[in-house]
Amino acid sequence: MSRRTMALLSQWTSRVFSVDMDGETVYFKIHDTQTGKGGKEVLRMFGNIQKGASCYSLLVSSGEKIHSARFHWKLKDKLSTALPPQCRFSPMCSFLPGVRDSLVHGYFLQAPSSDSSATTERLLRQWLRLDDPLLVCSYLHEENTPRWIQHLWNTEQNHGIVPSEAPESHPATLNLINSDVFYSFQAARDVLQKCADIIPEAASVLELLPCDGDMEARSKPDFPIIVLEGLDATGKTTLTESLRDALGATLLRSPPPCLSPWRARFDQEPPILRRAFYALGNYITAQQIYSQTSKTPVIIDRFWHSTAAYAIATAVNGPVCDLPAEGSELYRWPSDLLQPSVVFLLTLDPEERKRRLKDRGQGETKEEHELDLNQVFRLRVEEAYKRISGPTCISVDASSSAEQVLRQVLLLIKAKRYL
Ligand SMILES: Nc1ncnc2c1ncn2[C@@H]1O[C@H](COP(=O)(O)OP(=O)(O)OP(=O)(O)O)[C@@H](O)[C@H]1O
Ligand SMILES: Nc1ccn([C@H]2C[C@H](O)[C@@H](COP(=O)(O)O)O2)c(=O)n1
Repeated sequence: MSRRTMALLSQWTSRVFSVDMDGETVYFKIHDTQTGKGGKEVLRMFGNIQKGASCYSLLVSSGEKIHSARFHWKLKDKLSTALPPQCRFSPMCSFLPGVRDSLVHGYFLQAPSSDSSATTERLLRQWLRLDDPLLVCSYLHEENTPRWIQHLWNTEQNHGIVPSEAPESHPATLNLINSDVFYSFQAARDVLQKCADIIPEAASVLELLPCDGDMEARSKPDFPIIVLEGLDATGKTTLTESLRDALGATLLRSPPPCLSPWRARFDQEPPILRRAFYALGNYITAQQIYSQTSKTPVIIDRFWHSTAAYAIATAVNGPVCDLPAEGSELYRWPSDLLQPSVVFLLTLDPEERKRRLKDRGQGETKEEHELDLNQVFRLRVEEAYKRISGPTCISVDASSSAEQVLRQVLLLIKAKRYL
């Protein structure tokens, strides 16, 4: 048994477990059945489980972050292809309330019939023999009682289940730092360095990164640095191009074009790798800004706000009120990343944004598709954008014509003396 697994087991009874099922998050804890305490209050989730169904939880117990994230990511494909089709699986996690980096991810399985239960159990036992970093539990209904028992494989421990209150902060916030959001160049670069032997593309990205010495603070830029942010199809490309022409500016974007060959590759990876890739893209763009800002104003299509807002809004998967509170350190600007003079956040009514997306007729990325399907995700991204600290961020209603939006932004640039 690995050290990480032993550590998890030693905290087992202090942990809270959560399952995202049918759009709702259910929290539960375990109690010692021997003492007779707990277990009588049946969770609604368990109450709804079909009679005769078998349930299992799989929690990834690897101590190494990248290994754990990639294993969890691949486990989803494995479960969806290998398990009987009737078997449902839902995202699950376990954490120690208020304890940073204590979150572990996994899945909760429901095998409704005896057939699918037998197949599921056989498959799980095979996987465990392969020494996968998994902690597996079965959930058994105690006959003639409303109680459910959690049976922890390999240790033969049994515990009753009791509902638990939702934690004060969304559990994902416990592990956000350096797993979803990277607040320094070094933290993001470390992730790519650690995976360069398993993902050759990471080595190519590392070669493009600035040297440590280049990251040191520079003197105040001579010309303004203006970032355009917003959800897809809010008009960033259109506006950045017209601002470039109107101001005689240099137009840059993040991620920079030199990273394009590897973007799709990192988009397939779990958040820790994907977000580290985008974070590093900002530092490459920052170098490009430094080399231009003594000559012309610089306009940038997406920068740190996009990196942080999408990462936070994806990891925290509940309603907007589940986001870290305004003022949280999770919205801070990385201290080693260049701060632009101003950020304009383009906002648009969802229907108009959809119309523009349709008119543009290009394929959507998976995350863009998600934005369309998932109104709550879109709201979370927009709200996270607004909470990010650092440079002044001005929201601009982008629903008028392209010419009017340009006029409005030029007026703001002049009125606030950014030029
Ligand atoms: N103010 C506007 N009024 C009407 N249509 C607009 C306006 N601005 C942009 N468009 C159109 O909306 C579509 C999306 O605009 P654009 O590509 O500039 O958005 P974007 O924010 O850069 O999108 P993405 O982030 O997906 O690249 C384009 O077809 C563009 O011509
Ligand atoms: N600086 C950036 C730019 C983009 N991203 C991520 C966030 C979304 O997943 C996606 C949106 O980009 P688009 O499809 O509009 O090119 O890219 C980021 O994290 N950081």
